[in-house]
Amino acid sequence: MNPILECRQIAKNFGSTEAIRNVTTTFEEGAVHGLLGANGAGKTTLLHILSGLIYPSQGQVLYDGQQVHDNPAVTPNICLVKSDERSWADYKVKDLMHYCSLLLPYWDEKLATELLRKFRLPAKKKYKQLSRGMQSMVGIVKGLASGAPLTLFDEPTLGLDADMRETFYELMINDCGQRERTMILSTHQIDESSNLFQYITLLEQGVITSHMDKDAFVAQAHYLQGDSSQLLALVSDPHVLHEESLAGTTVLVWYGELDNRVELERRGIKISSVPLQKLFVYLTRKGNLNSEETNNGYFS
Ligand SMILES: Nc1ncnc2c1ncn2[C@@H]1O[C@H](COP(=O)(O)OP(=O)(O)OP(=O)(O)O)[C@@H](O)[C@H]1O
Repeated sequence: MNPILECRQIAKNFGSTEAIRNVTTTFEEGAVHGLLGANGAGKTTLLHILSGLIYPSQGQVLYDGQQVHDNPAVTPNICLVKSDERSWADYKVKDLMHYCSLLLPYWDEKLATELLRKFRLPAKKKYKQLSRGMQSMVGIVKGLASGAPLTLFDEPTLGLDADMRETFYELMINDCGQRERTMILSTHQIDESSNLFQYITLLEQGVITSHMDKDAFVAQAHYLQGDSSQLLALVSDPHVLHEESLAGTTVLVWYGELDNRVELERRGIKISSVPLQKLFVYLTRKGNLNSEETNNGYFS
């Protein structure tokens, strides 16, 4: 896949806070990217920079080879759906949709109408009078109906109930099946949205620590479960993200090539895959292994 978006050494400081630090990466065209990171990792800041909404303190963002910031030729191709649209507060839903239709050149009016009906959004209510979940729905309608070649969603499912989150995932899959669009989506609902993603970008304290194909990313992680003394003798530390023992049985989370797989299986070690959300937790806690993580481990 070709890269559609390129970040060249971008950084963003808010006073003494380094929200984004020296990020150089690309985002592949026509794919759905999951942008994952702990609270405060810099996801919102990065999405705002990528959309051109805010300037980086340093570096450049290129869309299809052209500068994103201050470039009227590029901005119509990008739609940002913020997690919190404060400026929409006093506008009625129908007026917001009308403004979107004027501002977004690929706007799909028919789809917007269908989605408003599907989400049962009251056209005459002001945005500030909607529940948190309904506000998210308005953002989802904007993002999907925008038809923008590059659409950035910042925590689009905030406040949505389980049924509506499923509806959103189905709409996304349907939309991406119908037309070539690049989507970058930040979320804390990692497992339930993981089927959407072709690529994963992991952001830790303003730094991108992984950007890769999701399946390849997940395929690198394994639970190894077996007799404690045997298992601990067979594996070496640098690849172990997490370790738990219970009644003589140990479970390790192994991240990296598993060269001795056959040998491990011959010795009765059970090998299984690690769900994306668990992997995310283990990776982000890597430097903090002895803290509270046993509450969120394999045996829990
Ligand atoms: N306008 C701002 N002024 C000062 N600091 C800011 C501002 N915006 C973000 N920050 C800081 O930048 C860092 C990254 O924040 P950001 O909102 O991008 O993180 P996030 O990954 O989206 O977090 P969350 O998952 O909690 O929404 C945080 O330390 C935050 O306090």
